[in-house]
Amino acid sequence: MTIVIGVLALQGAFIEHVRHVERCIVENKDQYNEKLSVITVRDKDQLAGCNALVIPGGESTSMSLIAQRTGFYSDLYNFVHDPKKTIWGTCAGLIFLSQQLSNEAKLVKTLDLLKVKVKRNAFGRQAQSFTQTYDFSSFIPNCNDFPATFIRAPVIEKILDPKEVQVLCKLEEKDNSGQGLIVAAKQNDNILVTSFHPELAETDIRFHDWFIKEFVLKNFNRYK
Ligand SMILES: NC(=O)CC[C@H](N)C(=O)O
Repeated sequence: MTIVIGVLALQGAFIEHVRHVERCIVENKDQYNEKLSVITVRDKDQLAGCNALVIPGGESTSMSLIAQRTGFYSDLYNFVHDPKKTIWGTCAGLIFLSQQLSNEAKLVKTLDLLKVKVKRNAFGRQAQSFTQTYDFSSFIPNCNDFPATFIRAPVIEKILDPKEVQVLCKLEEKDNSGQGLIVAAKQNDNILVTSFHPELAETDIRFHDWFIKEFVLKNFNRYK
């Protein structure tokens, strides 16, 4: 049995995720007990074969519109709401998964899954994009120097259900209400979201490897 990780390929930075997962499969296969593969996903037949789905960065407005116009939205909706499936949204993917948006909300019909309120473009325009090294060792063992790239990134402004959603990373920068900016979180044990782009850390596959071990493989074995 092969566990299939799909990367939603309607729009955006999907190929970088595919390459990172491919590298994990080649370089770390001895550490995974199950066989893994990765595919791009554009329609419901491809989605039906997946155990996990990565929703990449890009433009959440376009992603949502394409999903609706192609009739794929309801298949995506059902997939992400199935607790047997593992989900990871990066940047636009985080926006597309969220229940509430505090700005430009009318432009995106979200998948209404993640129990948070999100602010789009929270760091400003494209020109304010940046890469910075962060210490993620509180949730990824020994990962204290990960290069995280933020491109017109959203932040989580509010956790709507603290029983289900756990903050993984809060920046020191504060928002208007004096709270640290939340840029990574998980909901239950099968949904991960990040404001930033671990797939753009060129040769660094630690984040993807952790996603596979902590989320994809554990969730698969939970329902086996
Ligand atoms: N890099 C990204 O995914 C940017 C997200 C984009 N600002 C949006 O609102 O969808």
